[in-house]
Amino acid sequence: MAASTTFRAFVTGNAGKLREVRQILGASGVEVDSQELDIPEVQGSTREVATAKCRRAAELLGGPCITEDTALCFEALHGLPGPYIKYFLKELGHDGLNKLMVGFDTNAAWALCTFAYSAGPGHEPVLFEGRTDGRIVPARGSGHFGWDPCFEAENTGKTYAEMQADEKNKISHRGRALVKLEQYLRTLPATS
Ligand SMILES: O=c1nc[nH]c2c1ncn2[C@H]1C[C@H](O)[C@@H](COP(=O)(O)OP(=O)(O)OP(=O)(O)O)O1
Ligand SMILES: [Mg+2]
Repeated sequence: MAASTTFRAFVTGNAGKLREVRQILGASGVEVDSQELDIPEVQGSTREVATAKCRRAAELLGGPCITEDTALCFEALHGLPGPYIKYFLKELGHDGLNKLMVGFDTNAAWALCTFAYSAGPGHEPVLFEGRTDGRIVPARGSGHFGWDPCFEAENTGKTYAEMQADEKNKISHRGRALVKLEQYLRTLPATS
């Protein structure tokens, strides 16, 4: 382990998120311990959903923690499904997500990642957002992470699922949010 390595608690039940966070933060000496907690997700804006989840995670853990919420927003639907994409994906699949836009004149979409950091119970979470624009397309590619096969990132001609890990991480909503989170973590004592 590098002398500069610091450990942070990342609360998530999603293996794909954890893998990418480790790939991205590992390069800068931040390692995350994953904690899986059953936290109810409230309804509201992406910021409200992210804040409530992180606040609750810090209470359950009794200490500092990081959480992350991912939204997939369709322009035709004024930003929906947004933070509710998990349930839309589960019920409709990739094909159904495409069908949602039938009758609209745009398939533009954006992926929005919101990391939240709380210094512990009672400490208001600080949010770090990253956004990648693109469009919803019929599934392509071999990746198996969530809606990766049906999100084509702008100016790449590729879906996330057609990209190598480092290619996705460089331009992804998660990668962009993590640049900001990582800068913030640098300002904290190593064990916070
Ligand atoms: O880069 C991504 N590429 C493709 N799909 C993705 C990505 N990132 C999240 N996803 C999926 C997972 C879930 O279906 C939904 C977000 O829901 P979200 O509540 O944030 O995630 P989750 O419940 O799986 O994990 P957690 O325990 O951290 O809340 O979008
Ligand atoms: Mg969740």
